[in-house]
Amino acid sequence: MQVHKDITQLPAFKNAVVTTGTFDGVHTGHQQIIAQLKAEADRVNGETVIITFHPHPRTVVKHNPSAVHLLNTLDEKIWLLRQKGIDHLVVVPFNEAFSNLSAHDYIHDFLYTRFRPHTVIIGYDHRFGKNRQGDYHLMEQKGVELGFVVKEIPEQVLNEVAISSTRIREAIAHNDVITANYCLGYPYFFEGLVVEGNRLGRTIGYPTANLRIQQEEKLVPGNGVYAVTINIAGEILKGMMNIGVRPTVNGVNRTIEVNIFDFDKDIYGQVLRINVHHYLRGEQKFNGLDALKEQLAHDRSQAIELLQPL
Ligand SMILES: Cc1cc2nc3c(=O)[nH]c(=O)nc-3n(C[C@H](O)[C@H](O)[C@H](O)COP(=O)(O)O)c2cc1C
Ligand SMILES: Nc1ncnc2c1ncn2[C@@H]1O[C@H](COP(=O)(O)OP(=O)(O)O)[C@@H](O)[C@H]1O
Repeated sequence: MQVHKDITQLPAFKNAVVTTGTFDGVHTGHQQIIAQLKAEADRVNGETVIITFHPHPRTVVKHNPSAVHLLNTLDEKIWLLRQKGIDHLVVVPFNEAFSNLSAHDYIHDFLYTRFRPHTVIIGYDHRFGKNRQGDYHLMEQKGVELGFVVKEIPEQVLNEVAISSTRIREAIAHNDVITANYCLGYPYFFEGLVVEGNRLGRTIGYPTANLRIQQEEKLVPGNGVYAVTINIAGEILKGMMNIGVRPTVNGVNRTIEVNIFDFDKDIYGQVLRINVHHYLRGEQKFNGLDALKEQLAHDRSQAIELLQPL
């Protein structure tokens, strides 16, 4: 997959079959759109092109970036779409100027001039251009004039996309990993840099890598204890994670920490990818470190049991 971040430097696409969208999560609903895109491209011997906007339009339109938490960072989205075998991903900076393009200019100066599409695939209720003036009918009419085919994404697929994105975000925030992963079609994941904690973990026999998520827009799972797998230096290991304030040690700040099973290496400064597989329990205040340690032994067995099939 080729990634294009400069829209003035696009190649000449071969029979481009184009769709646009934010594709946050690249979840099972998006996967149906991707299947339609690929089927169409196969039929006309063309290339698949996904146009996505970054930063997310909601962060530009709402003027409140901190309120928007997304399932994927741009790099994660690129990685996920690459797995799906898309030919070209075009990342368009959704800035003020872009959001002010009229519907006509959006079609003519952007879509047509830059992509020379063979086919444009859009939702029947898709809106585009300044004040969302453009609709499916305008796109169809312009397609006839300019010489491209317009195809509709079925209503049922679009509904699924909308329902899934909202459901997945809520599920992640509320510990419902089963629903989230089912809708995503893969385990929810995030990346974190291993930073220093207060070095208590190793004293109770459970060293925990403290993770700092470096993208503030990334949605962090709700507080609690989880069974996870960890991608580290090309390997996938099993472990358990706690997200919370650690009431037992009178913690204040929210931390994310992971204990990796059967592992003993200094990994400060490394970036780990955490795949969230199961929710185990809520965070509790224990009566001292011994009680916590006892619980951690239970968590460990439960996580090992649940991660068995992997
Ligand atoms: C799987 C797991 C579950 C945890 N559960 C709790 C908990 O329920 N309550 C709590 O106060 N701390 C919990 N902790 C956090 C521990 O208090 C923390 O690991 C310990 O204080 C060591 O912190 P440090 O490594 O930053 O020094 C948990 C940690 C892990 C890895
Ligand atoms: N099994 C393990 N799981 C997680 N981290 C480990 C493990 N073994 C060694 N480490 C190392 O130990 C560090 C965590 O030790 P800990 O005593 O909890 O200190 P801190 O409070 O700084 O996180 C990790 O950042 C990592 O470098």
